[in-house]
Formats: sequence, structure tokens, C-alpha cells
Amino acid sequence: MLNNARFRGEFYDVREMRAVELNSASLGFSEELMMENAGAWVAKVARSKGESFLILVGKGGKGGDGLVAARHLALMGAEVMVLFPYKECEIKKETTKKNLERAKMSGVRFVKEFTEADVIIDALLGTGVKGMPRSPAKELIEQSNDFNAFKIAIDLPSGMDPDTGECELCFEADLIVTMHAPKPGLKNLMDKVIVAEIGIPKRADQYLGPGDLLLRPRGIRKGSNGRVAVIGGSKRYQGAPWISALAAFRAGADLVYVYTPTRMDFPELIWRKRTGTRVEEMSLKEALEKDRINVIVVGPGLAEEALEITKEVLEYAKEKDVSLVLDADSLKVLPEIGEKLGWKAVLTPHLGEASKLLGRSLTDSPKERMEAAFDISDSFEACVILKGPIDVVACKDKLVLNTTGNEYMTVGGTGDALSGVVGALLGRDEPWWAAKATTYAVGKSGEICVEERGHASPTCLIETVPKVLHSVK
Ligand SMILES: NC(=O)C1=CN([C@@H]2O[C@H](COP(=O)(O)OP(=O)(O)OC[C@H]3O[C@@H](n4cnc5c(N)ncnc54)[C@H](OP(=O)(O)O)[C@@H]3O)[C@@H](O)[C@H]2O)[C@H](O)CC1
Ligand SMILES: [K+]
Repeated sequence: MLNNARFRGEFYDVREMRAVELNSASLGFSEELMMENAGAWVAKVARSKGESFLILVGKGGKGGDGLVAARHLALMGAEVMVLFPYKECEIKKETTKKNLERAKMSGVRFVKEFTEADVIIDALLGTGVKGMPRSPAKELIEQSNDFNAFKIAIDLPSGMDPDTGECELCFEADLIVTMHAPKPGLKNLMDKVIVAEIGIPKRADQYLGPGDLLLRPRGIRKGSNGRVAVIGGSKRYQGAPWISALAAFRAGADLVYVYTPTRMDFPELIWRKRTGTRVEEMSLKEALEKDRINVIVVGPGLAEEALEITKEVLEYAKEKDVSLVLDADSLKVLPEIGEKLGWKAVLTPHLGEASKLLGRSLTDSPKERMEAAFDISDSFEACVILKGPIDVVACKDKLVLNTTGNEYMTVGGTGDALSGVVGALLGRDEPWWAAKATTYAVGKSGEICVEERGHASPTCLIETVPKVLHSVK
């Protein structure tokens, strides 16, 4: 699995692409640099296809790529015409504006209507497209499709939905030069696709960064951001589920229930006294149903009751549309239950728990840890946060590493806080994004806590995570 896997998977949807762009920007790689590379690539590929070029330019980033390509093609001695059917003041992107000015200084001819050429380059609608092409892009796509020329699309054919490939009216490309990684919509067109490296550093793909905090916006209805139940605690370990629950609440869950034997006073949280698998006067399943729980965090501090409770939770999850976080003691009993989790769960093992999950010993070597994370994800059909000095997040064919955090986060309760945050984020997003954002944010919070207070206690993490989650929109 590890050998042929790409970090973050083979195809990048619009959100993943945006995450990687933001991560690059945070590493000092500007959009202007990427756009220059993108356009230069297109020009190089296009140059051999003809002597005259008509470039259809939109007002977004893809239009910018087209303008760079126009400039380079003109400098290479080709006859270049640009059709920009908008007003200059409609351009929102600074980099696209700059490249319009630069194209004007580079021997490019600006035309007012569709003009004959050997090659048509589509620089109209890219990953910023919303819905069916509207005028004037619509007419230009239609005219191109009726015209006999060699047709090149930048990034993806205009009109296509980048994530689904849906296409009522699309630019009919002979060749597609896609930026950095193919988009899911191109899956069935891969024989026409060239992937252009536009200068995004490997680190932006391989490691989590601020772009991985691009969660779905919060829902406006109460409950749409998660009704979380934390099931944990025992006579011996009373605090763990409360830390997890408080973390879930502060990370944005709408309602958080704690099903645990011992009460602690947190007015934000709702306590349900649990004795074994009984919750107040109900069975566990009845309680979950009654509280209309849609995310379950199970494991923290469960001790000897873990097997029975985890079994019941998994049974419940099979019947109902709930997301799961399995942590601590629930991870220890998972191999014995031997259940696949159907891609709606996040597992949060450290190395020791990972080794138990796989039934083999593991060392700290990065390669082995990446393999282990993939293997756990495969065998349990779940996303995995393998915690450690370098965390590994793996989910089906996707994997990414994380270096945020520090040695102060070895204190008790750190893992409980993390599982609670995952729970909260599962309330509003899919496991891959919940796992990525949590891993980055909890580590980053640890760094901020040590900087500001000299420690990274769970309480400090719980206070700081919301701020980090908020830092990117
Ligand atoms: N991936 C990278 O690292 C880089 C990619 N680049 C290129 O940039 C585009 C994405 O740029 P973006 O500005 O986000 O989006 P578009 O170029 O697709 O432009 C969107 C504009 O089109 C308008 N729009 C949206 N939907 C429609 C529609 N259905 N019909 C007509 N017009 C539409 C929209 O205008 P609004 O006023 O409606 O908001 C936008 O102005 C990416 O695909 C790459 O090609 C860069 O090179 C940087 C690096
Ligand atoms: K870490």
C-alpha cells in the first residue's frame, strides 16, 4: 500500500487542493509563483500544437494561468490572441490582474470576439466554478466546441464540476493540463491529462498545515454541529471521559452527554449515570436513541467494561447513522470484536495500541508507522490518527503526517482531549477532515500552551483548540 500511495490520495478535490495551496502559502510559496509556473507549463505543452492560439480568459485564477500562458507563447514567437469577455474591474484576484497587465506588454493581441486559430486554450472556469456555465463563458464554450481546432483545457474543462465530473456543457478538450494533482472529475479522462508541477513543495502535501483546518462551515440549526455522547470512565478512571467531553463541547459540538459512573460538575455537559451497560433506567442503545446522539466517543477510562460496551456501541452504529471515535480501552478490545467500521469511525491509537490492533510489534520508524496506519485503516475500515512525535493520519488511500505538538503533550489526559475534539468535528464534517483538523489543531495548541504558560495540560489544550480551529476560514 505504502509504495504506490500518494500523500492525500491520487485525486484532489477542490477543498484538498485549497488546503495544499494554503499550506504552501504558509511555507512561503506565493500564488503568483504557482500561477507563473502553471502558465509556463501550459505554454510549453501548447507550443508544438500549432502556430496561432486563441486563449479564452476568465476572471479567476484559471484566467490568470491563461494570461501567463499567452505571454510565454508570444515570447516563444507564436501568434497569440486573448479573448477576455469581462470588464477589468470584475477581476477579483490580484495575481490575475497583474498578469493581464503583463500580457499587454508582451506582444499579445486582445480580440473582442471569437477568432480562428490552430489551437484554442480554455482558461475560463476552473476549480472556482459554481454550477452551469453562465454567459459569456457559456457561449464561448459552445463556439469552441463547434470549431475545428486543437483544444487544450487548463486544470479541467470549463463547465465540469471538479469534484463529481458532472458536465452538462463542457469545453471538449483534446488535452487537459491539470495543476499539481488530477481532480476527481477527471477520473474518466485520464488518457488526456497531463499533470503539471507548479512549484508546490512536497512538504505541503506530506504534512498537515493551516489549510487542513478548512472545515465545513457550522450548521445554523441546533444539533447540526453534533450531539455527542462520550462513553467512558470507571471506578478507577473517573476524569478521562470528562476531559474528552469538555474538549468536544469547546471544539464546537452543540450538545455533549457523558455516560459515566461518576458525576463531576461541569454545567456545560449533560451527565447520564452509567452502570455497566445500563444508562439511568435504560439500555445503552435506548439512551443513545433518546438523546438523539449522532457522534459517539467510546473508550476513555472504560477499563474492564470496555468489551461489552464497545460491542454494544458497534452494534448500534451498524443500525444507525452515527459517527464514532474509538479511543483507549475500546481500541484494546477491537481486535477481539473483529468488526469493520464502514468508514464512519476515527481510531486514535498511540504506538502501543496500534501494535495491539495489528497483532504485531511496531517500532518508531516513520516508514513502519505509516504502514501501520494504513494497515489499521484497511483492516477496520476506519480513519486512523496514529499519535506520536510525528503523527500519522491515514484514511483509505490517503495519508498525511503532522509535526505540530511537543514533548509536554505526554501528560495524562492529552489523548482524551484529542478524542473529544475529533468527536466534535465529526459532528459537522467527514472523518478524514475531522481527523486532519484535530491532529493539527491539538498539536498547535500544545505549542501555544507551552509558549504562553510553560505547560500543555489538557485544560490548556481544551481552552486553546477552539482558537486554533478558528484561525482559518
Ligand atoms: N491549484 C493551484 O495551486 C493554483 C491554481 N490556479 C488556477 O486557479 C484556478 C482556481 O481559481 P479561482 O479563482 O478560485 O476559480 P476559477 O478560475 O475557476 O474562476 C472562477 C470565476 O468564474 C466565475 N464563475 C464561477 N462559476 C461560474 C459559472 N458557472 N459560469 C460563469 N462564471 C462562473 C466566478 O465569478 P463569480 O463572480 O461568479 O464569483 C469566478 O470569478 C484553478 O482552477 C487553477 O487553474 C492558479 O494558477 C494558482 C495556483
Ligand atoms: K505530534
